[in-house]
Amino acid sequence: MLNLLLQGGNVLCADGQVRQMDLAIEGSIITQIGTVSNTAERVIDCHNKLIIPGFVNTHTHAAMTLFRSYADDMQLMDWLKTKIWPAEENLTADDVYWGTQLAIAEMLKSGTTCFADMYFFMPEVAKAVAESGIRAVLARGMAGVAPTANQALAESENFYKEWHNAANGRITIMLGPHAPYTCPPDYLKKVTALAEKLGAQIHIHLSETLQEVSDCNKQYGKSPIALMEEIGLLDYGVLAAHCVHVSQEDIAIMKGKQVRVAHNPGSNMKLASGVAPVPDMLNAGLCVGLGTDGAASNNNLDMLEELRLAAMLHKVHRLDPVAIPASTAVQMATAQGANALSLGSSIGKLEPTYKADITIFDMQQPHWYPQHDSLSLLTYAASGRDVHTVIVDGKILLENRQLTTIDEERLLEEVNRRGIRLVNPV
Ligand SMILES: CSC[C@H]1O[C@@H](n2cnc3c(O)ncnc32)[C@H](O)[C@@H]1O
Ligand SMILES: [Zn+2]
Repeated sequence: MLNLLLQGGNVLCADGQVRQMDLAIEGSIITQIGTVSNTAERVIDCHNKLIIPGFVNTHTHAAMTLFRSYADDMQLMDWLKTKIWPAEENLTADDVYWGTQLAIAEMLKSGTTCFADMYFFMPEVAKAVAESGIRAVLARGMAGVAPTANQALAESENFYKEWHNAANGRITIMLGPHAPYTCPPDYLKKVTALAEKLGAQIHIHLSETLQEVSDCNKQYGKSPIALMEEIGLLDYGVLAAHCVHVSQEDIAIMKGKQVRVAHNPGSNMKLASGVAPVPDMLNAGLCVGLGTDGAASNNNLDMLEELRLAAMLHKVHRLDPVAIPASTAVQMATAQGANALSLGSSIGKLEPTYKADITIFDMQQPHWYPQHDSLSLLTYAASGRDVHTVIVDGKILLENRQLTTIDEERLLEEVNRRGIRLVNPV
């Protein structure tokens, strides 16, 4: 007998078409799509529901939910140096656990089933991921400055050994050097040596602002992407966040090294960083997923909003209504996001043998009518609040808009208290 049967939903198939069909789940795996006649322990009626692969948030700092609404309307370096980095000095391991739970609650409620995180106190993040049931690719953020530079490398190694492929494979680990402006070349060489030793991939911020690129050119005579190539960092499988200010030469290097990009339109707009040349990256054949970045620079973790921004921003920037069509934006938020995290053979598509990481939207709302085109409705009309049910690894984590593994009332009380303490330390 099947564990779970999703009956009669509008299913986004791997070929990009939406078809009315059933979807069967056994354990953590999708076993059938089409007309399914087997009986199941649990049947969910999905008529007038849209069933898609869960969103993949390719770049965030989950526990930064604790700094949401603390510092807005600033440019990146000013924001980091005067507000965020001083406040992060006050973080405890427990804060990061609760801040991450808040992020997970928000992500599940808006349809995200997997996220890539870079932050501190990562065993606490892994614990929150393991307990909640979500999927994640985690990296201990590292900066190559004294006194913590070597300690960060040692912690990254231990974190990888303890957590890579943990929680039934829901957790994978990367190395997380923060950025070229916080990690000098000698330090990045140590990171690449560790990547080589562990067989680990790398998650890093690259070419986010004009200032970063011009400082890098002044100091090293090359762009951040060219510098990373020279150091050898791009040889280990790189997930590069932002890539806003990249040249055609940079894009050619990225293509040669199969760098995957986490595009964060909301954060790039809010921090006034610029507009990444995503249509050029896609034309060059790069893998581009979508990310929210942290909740302090976005200021939410709703991937549907990011999907919509990606579809809209490049149209207005290029004065081209087909710069990023709806179907491309949906792919970036799902299958391409999975590829960006090197998980494309197990998540990001609704196909037999894939993991059952699934988001179900309620279409029985005025803004979902008339139903000419489901992907258009999803991209341009839907809201994250339309998410009805979320399944990760075959387990229902959101049911009729209610979280099943997180006590939301307790969570909100904890994070409010902690958020206030962090920015007003005694
Ligand atoms: C070393 S852990 C991650 C580190 O990154 C900081 N951060 C948050 N958002 C951004 C961004 O857009 N660009 C660069 N760095 C960012 C975060 O506050 C942590 O200190
Ligand atoms: Zn970031």
